[in-house]
Amino acid sequence: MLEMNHVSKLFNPGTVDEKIALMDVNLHLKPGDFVTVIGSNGAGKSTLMNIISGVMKPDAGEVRIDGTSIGHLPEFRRSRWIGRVFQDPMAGTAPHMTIEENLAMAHRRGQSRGLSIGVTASKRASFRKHLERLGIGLEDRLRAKVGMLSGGERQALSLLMATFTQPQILLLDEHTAALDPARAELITRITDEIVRDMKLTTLMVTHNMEQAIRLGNRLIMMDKGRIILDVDEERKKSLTVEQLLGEFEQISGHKLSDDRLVLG
Ligand SMILES: Nc1ncnc2c1ncn2[C@@H]1O[C@H](COP(=O)(O)OP(=O)(O)OP(=O)(O)O)[C@@H](O)[C@H]1O
Repeated sequence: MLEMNHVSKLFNPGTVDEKIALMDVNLHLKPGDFVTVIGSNGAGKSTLMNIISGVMKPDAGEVRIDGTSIGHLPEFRRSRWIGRVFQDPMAGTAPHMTIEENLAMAHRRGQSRGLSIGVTASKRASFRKHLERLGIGLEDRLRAKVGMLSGGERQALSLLMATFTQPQILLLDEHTAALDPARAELITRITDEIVRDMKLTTLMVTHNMEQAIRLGNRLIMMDKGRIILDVDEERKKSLTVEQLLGEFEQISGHKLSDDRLVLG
């Protein structure tokens, strides 16, 4: 499904500010894989997401989706295949538009330009059904401006918008990190349901170790631009946060330094 082969990215090469963001990263995801990604600050997690989504070009290596190299495709062309939810609840939605207008916009993503984002009765009924699945009452607020929603509600809507068109890859970039614990848990539950129901191939960056172990069928750990540990579903079932942190220390030679670390 997703293949990254020998992907490297260096910032400010040849200067005192040189930073290795990714170093010869190889990552192959099977359809339906739900992979959690953890790592220290500056490990390269966001760069990984940015390269898959086309925000950044790698210096070396290639990214393939379903066997097709997508290296030449700009970000907007990849949006049909890739859904992404960011940490910032403001990033995924348009605040001055209503819930149904936002959904209409997401719905036509990847289709030819010029189509109206007008909301027909049948579209509205379908939006309502999708919103009902979130279980937070947004189906009764279709004409509310998105700017009026709470951070958690906006993240739930962003998640729905990112997955509307059944993307081949879903990228979740610390998408619960800016929320309070109760809302973060709600979004985590909704994420798990959507990813499982739609069998979406998903990469989720998180700073919550317990969540990284509990969710998905695979866990990868990054440090200094490399994937240093890849844990499969079987191992993950019996893994504890202490063991995970211990393994990190053992392999990397230093403690996991993550200023947003949540143990569980
Ligand atoms: N635009 C940029 N210019 C220069 N250096 C950059 C840039 N973006 C990232 N880096 C550097 O590349 C490395 C990887 O950064 P990246 O943001 O991918 O890490 P991260 O794992 O997402 O970190 P964090 O958990 O702190 O958000 C870091 O050393 C970072 O300082």
